Amino acid sequence: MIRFEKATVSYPGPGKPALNQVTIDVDKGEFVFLVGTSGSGKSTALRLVLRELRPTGGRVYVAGKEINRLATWKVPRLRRQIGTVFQDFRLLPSKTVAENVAFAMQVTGKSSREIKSTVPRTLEIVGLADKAGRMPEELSGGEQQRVAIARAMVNEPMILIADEPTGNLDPTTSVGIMKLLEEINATGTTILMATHDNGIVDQMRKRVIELEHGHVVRDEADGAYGFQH
Ligand SMILES: Nc1ncnc2c1ncn2[C@@H]1O[C@H](COP(=O)(O)OP(=O)(O)OP(=O)(O)O)[C@@H](O)[C@H]1O
Repeated sequence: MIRFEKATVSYPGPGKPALNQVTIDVDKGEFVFLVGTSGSGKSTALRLVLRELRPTGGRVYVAGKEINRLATWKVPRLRRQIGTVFQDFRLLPSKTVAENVAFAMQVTGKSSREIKSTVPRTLEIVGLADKAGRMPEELSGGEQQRVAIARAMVNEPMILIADEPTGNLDPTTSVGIMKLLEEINATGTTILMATHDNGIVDQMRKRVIELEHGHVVRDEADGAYGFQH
């Protein structure tokens, strides 16, 4: 589903590459944690999958497509197959919870009938059926992240990219968010999650890929967080 073949990313300017000959193979339906100290290259790797960046060396394949050779007009179609969740939620502040989720379907051209039936069902799954009419600012951080997850899953993406999704949440709320991500993973969605949350990684026992200075230094099934930070 995601394959890096000696992928290298050098940002403009001096300094070592942010990713240096990284080879990773993630199968459909896997749940993978990307760990490593700040600046080790985790976000850069996620941005490659989203084709926000192109590799400056090597190759990256997402859902069978080599992203460097993907025509610009095909990028939106690729991104529609990828859900994203970030540390800072990134909800639209002037739209209600339901409208935030509906908007993700509108931009992919779904019919209003489909939107009307899918949005309440999805809010039910994330436990926010009773908050559909609220504004994001009226919600707790954990609730806002659940809206973001509802929005990410509403189009049934093949891949879910999560960049520090529990970074702004307390441990109990984080566990709830991880349960949701596990449920989404159980439906076949491949999940790639960058995190500093050692408690979560140790608890979940999923595959762990550790980056250090842009290199993969560990790739373990059922791994632990494994280093101090
Ligand atoms: N837009 C950019 N321009 C230049 N250098 C960048 C850019 N983005 C990241 N870098 C550099 O690339 C390296 C990897 O950064 P990246 O954001 O991928 O790390 P990270 O592991 O996600 O860090 P964090 O855990 O702090 O989010 C760092 O040295 C960083 O300074």
